[in-house]
Amino acid sequence: MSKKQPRVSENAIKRFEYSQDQIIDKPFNWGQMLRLFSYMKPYRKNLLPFSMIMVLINTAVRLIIPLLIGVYTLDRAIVNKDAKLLTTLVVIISGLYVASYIANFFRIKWMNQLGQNVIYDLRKHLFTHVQNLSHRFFDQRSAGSILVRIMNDINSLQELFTNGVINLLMDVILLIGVMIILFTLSPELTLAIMVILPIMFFISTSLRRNIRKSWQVVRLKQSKLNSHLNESIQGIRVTQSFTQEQENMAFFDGVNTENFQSWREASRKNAMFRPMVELTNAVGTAVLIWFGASLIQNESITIGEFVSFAFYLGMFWEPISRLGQVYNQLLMGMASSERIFEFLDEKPIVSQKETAIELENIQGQIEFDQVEFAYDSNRKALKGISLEMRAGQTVALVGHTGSGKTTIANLISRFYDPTSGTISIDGTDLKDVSLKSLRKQIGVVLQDTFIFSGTIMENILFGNPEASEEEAKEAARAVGANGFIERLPNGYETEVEERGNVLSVGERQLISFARALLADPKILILDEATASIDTESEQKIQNALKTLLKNRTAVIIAHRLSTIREADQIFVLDHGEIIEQGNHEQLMNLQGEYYSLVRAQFTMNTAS
Ligand SMILES: Nc1ncnc2c1ncn2[C@@H]1O[C@H](COP(=O)(O)OP(=O)(O)OP(=O)(O)O)[C@@H](O)[C@H]1O
Repeated sequence: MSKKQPRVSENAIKRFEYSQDQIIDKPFNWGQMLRLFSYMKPYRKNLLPFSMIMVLINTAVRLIIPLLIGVYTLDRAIVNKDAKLLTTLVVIISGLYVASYIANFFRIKWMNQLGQNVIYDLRKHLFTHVQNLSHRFFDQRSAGSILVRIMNDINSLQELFTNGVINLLMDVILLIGVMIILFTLSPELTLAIMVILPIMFFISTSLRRNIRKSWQVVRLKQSKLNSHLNESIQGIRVTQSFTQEQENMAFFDGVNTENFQSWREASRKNAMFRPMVELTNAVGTAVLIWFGASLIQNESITIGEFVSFAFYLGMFWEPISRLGQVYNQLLMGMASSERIFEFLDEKPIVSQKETAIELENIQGQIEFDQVEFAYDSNRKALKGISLEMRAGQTVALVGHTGSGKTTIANLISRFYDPTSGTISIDGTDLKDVSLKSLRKQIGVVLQDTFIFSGTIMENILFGNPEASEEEAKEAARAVGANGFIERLPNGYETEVEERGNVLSVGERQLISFARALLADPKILILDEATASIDTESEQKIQNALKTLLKNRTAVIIAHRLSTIREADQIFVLDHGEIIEQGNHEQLMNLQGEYYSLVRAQFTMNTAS
């Protein structure tokens, strides 16, 4: 079946190019393999040795049985017509089969537990690490591509840890055991058959590099598919309102087809490995029959030895073929672990000094001294900002879009570090304090309020999980959110879906105010929503703000004239610089940039 690649516009293609997801291509790396296997360390005293003992029992039984059937049962009991020996052998062989069954049962059980545990630990480690990475990391990657590494890449290691590693041990023991027995039974026959080994070696080495690359391409395509899916679902409203479903569908089809084709290619290469091994097996068997028959004729070996030899030869190809499979699993594991370790090796760009101090009981005085900042080397977002926000003041940041308001807020929370200059709180440089203690003192209310899936109560308590439900309701009452919450069918226990789509913008904002009030931070950063709301809601939000801003330093990225007017200090930004500062009256009298901004907004408001 072939899939036709649909046509997609150039723009759409560019939109979904993820530079961070290029194929990582390094040669087979033992260090990396060892690092991966170190995740089995916690189980080295229980699950790992238990599984290995079961593997050893099982392998030993498998190695003994053909010898008992050929050399003992055929050559001794049947040829000599020894009924007693035959019965004893039947009992022993049956007993060994039962032992092998039991050993196998526990091997599978414990190996599965081992695999699941390792996957659980690895995923937990990766998630914890990613959660602590800086904003820069998330700026550069789509949520979908991060999701792929935490889910798919780790899932693909499951088979390796569940079966691969232990099978590898079993197969190596089986292979060595079978070789020794084959040589003991008939060195000439063994040597004749071993001629095929170099062919096997050639097949595996030539295919393996190829197969590894194909699996990497598969992961890349999967990551692209997930990223697209994630964006498509999150942006579905925009897609529908701009009637871009067709374009979106075409792109999805394209990514889906690429994913499908990469799988097909990788599976095709994978599928070539086993038949090749089987082909060599067939050649080996032909050599065995042809050469073995002549050895029996000149009585170099007995029929029983020949039969045992045939059994062992079958067992010889089996681990070789399975080793090929394990090798593939290792290759797939390598591709995934490269991608997992790339994330694990990612260091947060905002790091904490070992000597970092705890920021406690602050007043809330913020100072910027000659702060420069650039997100990338090409453009400066802030150019030599110096400012002072006194404790308890309400400070408004105003300016055109892209002038650097959010950047200032981001630097106060230390989501990024300034390229030069210093930022301090109560005179302490932010670089000297622990990140956790700093962020505990700061509450952030974003323009696009994030509501988590769960109840409204849970969403408010997110600000301070230690607070009681009564305190949460108190906070909601203080910001005037209780009215609409109590009118909901289940009140505070109403379930809201992720992003709170069932709530209005104003309602979401009131919930986020209650959340921030409950956290009671000394510094509050508030990105005011730009969405226009009706006068009644505007009034409610203004009243809520008054409660929220009391007794703390508030930095507001302000869009509403009513908020700006009440601010103690206003900083007017333009292209990363402060061009004016003062209170509303002072700035209006100046008749500069602020004056024109206010006039423009006033004209807009009266027009709408
Ligand atoms: N994560 C980022 N990576 C790279 N550049 C960024 C990033 N965030 C913002 N910028 C750039 O930095 C500059 C300042 O952006 P900032 O978000 O601070 O502006 P703003 O004044 O808050 O704008 P708005 O009012 O539209 O929110 C802009 O030129 C913007 O394109």
